[in-house]
Amino acid sequence: MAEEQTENAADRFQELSSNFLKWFKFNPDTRLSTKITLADLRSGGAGRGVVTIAAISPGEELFAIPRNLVLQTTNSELYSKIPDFFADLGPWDSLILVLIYEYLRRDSSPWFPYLQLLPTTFDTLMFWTPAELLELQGSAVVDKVGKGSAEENWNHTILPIMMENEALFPLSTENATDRQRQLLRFAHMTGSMIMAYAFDLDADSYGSSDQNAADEGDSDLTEDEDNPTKGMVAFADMLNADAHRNNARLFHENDFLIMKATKVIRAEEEVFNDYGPLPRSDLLRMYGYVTDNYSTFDVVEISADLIENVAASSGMDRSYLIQKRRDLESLGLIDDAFVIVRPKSGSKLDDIIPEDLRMLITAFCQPGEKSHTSKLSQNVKESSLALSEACLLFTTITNRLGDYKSSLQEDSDILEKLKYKDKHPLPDGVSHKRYEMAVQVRKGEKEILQQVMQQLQDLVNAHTRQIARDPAKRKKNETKTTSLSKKRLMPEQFNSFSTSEAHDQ
Ligand SMILES: C[S@@+](CC[C@H](N)C(=O)[O-])C[C@H]1O[C@@H](n2cnc3c(N)ncnc32)[C@H](O)[C@@H]1O
Repeated sequence: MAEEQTENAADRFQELSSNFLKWFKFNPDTRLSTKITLADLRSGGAGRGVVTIAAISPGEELFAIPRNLVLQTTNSELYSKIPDFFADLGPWDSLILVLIYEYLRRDSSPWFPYLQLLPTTFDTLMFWTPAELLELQGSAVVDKVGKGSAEENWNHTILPIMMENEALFPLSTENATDRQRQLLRFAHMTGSMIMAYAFDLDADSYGSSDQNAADEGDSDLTEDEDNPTKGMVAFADMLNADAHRNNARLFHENDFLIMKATKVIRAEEEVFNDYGPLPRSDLLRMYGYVTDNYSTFDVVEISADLIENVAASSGMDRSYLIQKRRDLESLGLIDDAFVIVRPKSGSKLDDIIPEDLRMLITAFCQPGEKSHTSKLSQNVKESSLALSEACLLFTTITNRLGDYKSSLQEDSDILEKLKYKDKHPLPDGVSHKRYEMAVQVRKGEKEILQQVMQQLQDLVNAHTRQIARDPAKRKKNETKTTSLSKKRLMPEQFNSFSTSEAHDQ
């Protein structure tokens, strides 16, 4: 029985693929190289993908799709039916509306065989349950999911349009509350389709573009440079992506979008697009999967609030810290969080700590001339981390690690055990796949923090040894403390602040 079901599912998968290929080839203006085909890559967890049948040369065309076949707002008949409703909608909301319309038309839609190929369920973070999101606790990505704000936006933008035009958005129910609920579900589904499948259709002819190069923008903006038109480009979105092995790219010409090889692709190899240098947290948020080769782009965020709280816990004057922060913020030199990227091997601490983070730390730790806002940028470029700065950052990172619910070692153990099904118990209500992806993401962030801590520790040890050897230096260090900072973090204070102490302030 189970075998029969698997066979039926495989048949259906194949049937949908061949319907799509027929549809694509049937359009008189499309072009498709005979050297590529769609492949079933589900056994490797990658759904459908494009593979070569014969070798391809760099620059060779793989397929071309006329612009009028791109599923974009102005190509849908909905646009001509209710043009006024689109006037105030941004590219995201317009395309969501059009996708729901075309989706509900089923086989009346000119894109039906293509739409049937697109998934209706996703592993993107928008669809994770609270229990699953809890496994990402500590990662800044949790605050970027934006489910609530998306729904709030739709309540004012596309939902009223769909509720008002029942005939254009027919559902199985006429009950207003049920309709609203179903339409919201469709909005999430199509919004996620756009996130993982759509392309930015740049106005420049002969340019090339990344898939979804721009992240989810302000959806209430009409088209502008930062918020380009989005479109679903059939076939182009059947390419999976790979950070290192990408070998094809979509080129935008006046009348066509053309996928071309960017490298030699041997026979029976997969054709990969490039999603850009995305950290795994964003790969998971936007595309619902992670692979190891995106780990080089991992990042971790540290908030300015945490640094301020740690500094205040050490006895620094809170009003002084607030003032320093405000000065830097008003000059646009710092934001409310700092991003540390995964250090490349051999990187020095000064290259790892971003300049904006350095500026805040220096402003906090070095009252007086050195931290004068007009000179900060130059000062941090010219000098290495001072001992007190290293201590503040070290303690901040110790606290930051406390945001996660497990240690780096525990995450490594979990991942090892998860390789063997049933060896590690899954948290209640969390699927194996999502648990594993969450642990990979949080482990990557902790690795960055640990690497930075190790370098800080080395720096502090070197400073401490030097001070021990040179009593004059020790004296100088002690007397440098000013009335403004009241107190500076010194090596002996490492780990003297509990996580809760800094967070609770
Ligand atoms: C543009 S679609 C590519 C076609 C997709 N595989 C399908 O079956 O419809 C992007 C989605 O494909 C999957 N994907 C892309 N690259 C992948 C990879 N290297 N490994 C696993 N899944 C991948 C992710 O689910 C992502 O959201």
